[in-house]
Amino acid sequence: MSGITGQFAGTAAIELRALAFSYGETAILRNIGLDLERGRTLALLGPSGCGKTTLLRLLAGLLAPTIGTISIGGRLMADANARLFVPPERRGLGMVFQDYALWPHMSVAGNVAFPLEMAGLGRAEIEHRVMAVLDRVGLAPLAARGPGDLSGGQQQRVAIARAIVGEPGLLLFDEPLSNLDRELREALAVDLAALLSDLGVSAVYVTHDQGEAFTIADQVAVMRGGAIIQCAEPQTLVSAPASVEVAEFLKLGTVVEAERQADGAWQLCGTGIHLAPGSEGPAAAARARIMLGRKAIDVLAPEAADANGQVVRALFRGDSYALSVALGEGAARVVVETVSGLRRTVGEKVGLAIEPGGLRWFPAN
Ligand SMILES: Nc1ncnc2c1ncn2[C@@H]1O[C@H](COP(=O)(O)OP(=O)(O)OP(=O)(O)O)[C@@H](O)[C@H]1O
Repeated sequence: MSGITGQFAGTAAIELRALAFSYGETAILRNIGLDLERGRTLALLGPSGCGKTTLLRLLAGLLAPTIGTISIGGRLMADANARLFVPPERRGLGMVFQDYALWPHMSVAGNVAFPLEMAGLGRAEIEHRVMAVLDRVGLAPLAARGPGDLSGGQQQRVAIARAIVGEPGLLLFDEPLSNLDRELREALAVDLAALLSDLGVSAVYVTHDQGEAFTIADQVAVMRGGAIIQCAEPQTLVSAPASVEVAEFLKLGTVVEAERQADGAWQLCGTGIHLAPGSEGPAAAARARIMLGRKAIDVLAPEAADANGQVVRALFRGDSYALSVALGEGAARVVVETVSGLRRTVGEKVGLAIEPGGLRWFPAN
């Protein structure tokens, strides 16, 4: 699908406006609005079935939107109202598939040359472009090798070289690392992040792996049920999740109901834990939901804290213990996640203290 169209001149890599897609009566994507600056990488992150692949296909031109518009590199590619639709081969895109889809019977140079041959370029031009792009991704010395004789990282570079040889304005990645084991995936994600930043290309990367999205992307769109529920830099998603849904999807901590006492102080429902004076809550509300990040809870000796709980799970993490601690009884029982530098065992009683700075407040249900 690599276009031989040259880099886009516009400033925005992607602009999506009020985008929606349905299969017949079934709505798959709704009201998607999104901007990506040139040279940046966007990850589409969400659980299976949330619509990531469908959105990537709309960008690629393999599907047409039911409502809304898609611009890539400042060029309108699809407008449902105006019945405008630019086909995939004229969108100037490069695509990197799952497992890279390299041809095993062709050399590295042959794989990279393929899109240019399809576009009908002359032999000398193809050779020149292929060597230039292999040089950019650091693979020129391996041009004559077969993909089977390369490491995972080198294969990834061949796939990217093939995707960028036509100088696309936008690279699309469809879960390229999802079939690999965790260690290799993490190493390749770090490599890929560095390569994309060196190349300065604009890219969209579909994944259901949060670690991968945070490593690779400048901006992450968290998707759920066909909508983008927050789109921000990874650091912002963690420090200021827009909703309980985002906080829970990113596993940022435990969400607990809280209520304001007669004296104005806040208590975590069912736990007996009072928040220190000065903890902010929604100004006028009597109830709220609070997300307790792992680092917002200190584990103390039972007699040193005003709230006690019981350890129900303790996982050794090499340098600390990840603990689940149950507080309260019956329907009011809540289990919070925390970390402890000291060894704790299941069944042990511990004291808990809350760091007000580590709390995120959300409106009550
Ligand atoms: N041809 C189709 N007809 C009807 N529904 C479809 C079709 N293709 C996909 N869907 C539905 O659209 C929804 C979104 O699918 P999509 O593949 O975009 O999700 P995804 O987030 O990429 O999931 P995964 O990570 O599992 O690939 C799913 O509920 C899926 O069942």
